[in-house]
Amino acid sequence: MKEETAIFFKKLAQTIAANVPFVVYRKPNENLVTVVVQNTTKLYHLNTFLEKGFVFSPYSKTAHKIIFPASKSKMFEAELSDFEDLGVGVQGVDAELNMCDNEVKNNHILLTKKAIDFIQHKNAEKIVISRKEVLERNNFEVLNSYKKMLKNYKNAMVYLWFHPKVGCWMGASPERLIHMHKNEFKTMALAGTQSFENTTEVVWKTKEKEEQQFVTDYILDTVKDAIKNIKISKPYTVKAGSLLHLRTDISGELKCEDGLGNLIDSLHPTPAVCGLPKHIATNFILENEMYDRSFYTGYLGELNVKNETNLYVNLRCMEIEKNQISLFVGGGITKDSLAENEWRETVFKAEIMKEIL
Ligand SMILES: C=C(O[C@@H]1C=C(C(=O)O)C=C[C@H]1O)C(=O)O
Repeated sequence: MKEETAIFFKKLAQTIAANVPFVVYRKPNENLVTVVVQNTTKLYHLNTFLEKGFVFSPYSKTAHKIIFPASKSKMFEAELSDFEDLGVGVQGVDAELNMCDNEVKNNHILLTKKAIDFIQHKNAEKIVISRKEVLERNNFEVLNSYKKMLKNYKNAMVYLWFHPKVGCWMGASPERLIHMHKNEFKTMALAGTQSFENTTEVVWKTKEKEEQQFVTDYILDTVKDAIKNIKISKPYTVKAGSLLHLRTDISGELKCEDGLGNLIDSLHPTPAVCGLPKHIATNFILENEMYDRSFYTGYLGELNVKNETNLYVNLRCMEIEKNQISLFVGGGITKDSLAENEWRETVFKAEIMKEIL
């Protein structure tokens, strides 16, 4: 390991040990790893999207979004040339990787069937159903796992976030919510999942094509008043860990300089993590999921930092507590869904995270 890299990780280890609010992150396909450390343990809530700093937003629209304000934080960073050489230790069995018990499986399948039925009766077009999988924390070392994530998920936003009054979250998000540089806007519609079998030349079924098209249509409809010169790519296949997704890139220019806040607010949650129509899917999730999504399917990232905003959807993430680690996984349900397949999709998504524990 280069000396500069070793010094960076030593400083990061000291930050983690200090129990102060911090986040370390690396944006997709970049080499720069940034650490933001808040100067005090105060909890700052985001009031307007004009603020500058690192935002961590829960899924719920009514819950407080957290910010590490740039003016109340310091920062250090390192440009890593080689993610293969991070000195990742072998952890052995770090968390009890028990297969899910039958009750968890049965509950998820029952809920998925309920959603399919609800959709087939024309109450909604798509609903994202998710679950939480709790693992016993045994021999887990957070920095070691974070390094594994950096190495394994190069095209993801790989982060570790901590606030002593809130908790600790880690994830590798494949999904951008919004990129804004000056007035240049970018987002993506990401949905549809299958496992990677050594090629991205794959066939997508109608179910996946349709569920991804829902997301594209929704985003286009949502941004059309705020964005001009909209460009849309064709849907294409992207790899996220050992999974493949369908993705459409959408870009354009923000019409009005102070339109960012409204745009973020109207995009979140997209049908990639909630469903359509949005209010019906939202209510279905609230009434039926029976657990708190907390920060899963919320969003996180830089707000107005170096003239840019880069927010990502909080997916493939976990909450790390003293004695346990909770993985959060879900998938989009449509009229053509099969409950057993949807269950398997969540198992694959959980496996991606288990690989780095
Ligand atoms: C909800 C999740 O992922 C979302 C749902 C997907 C799907 O239904 O195929 C694919 C990517 C994400 O937009 C998750 O990973 O937990």
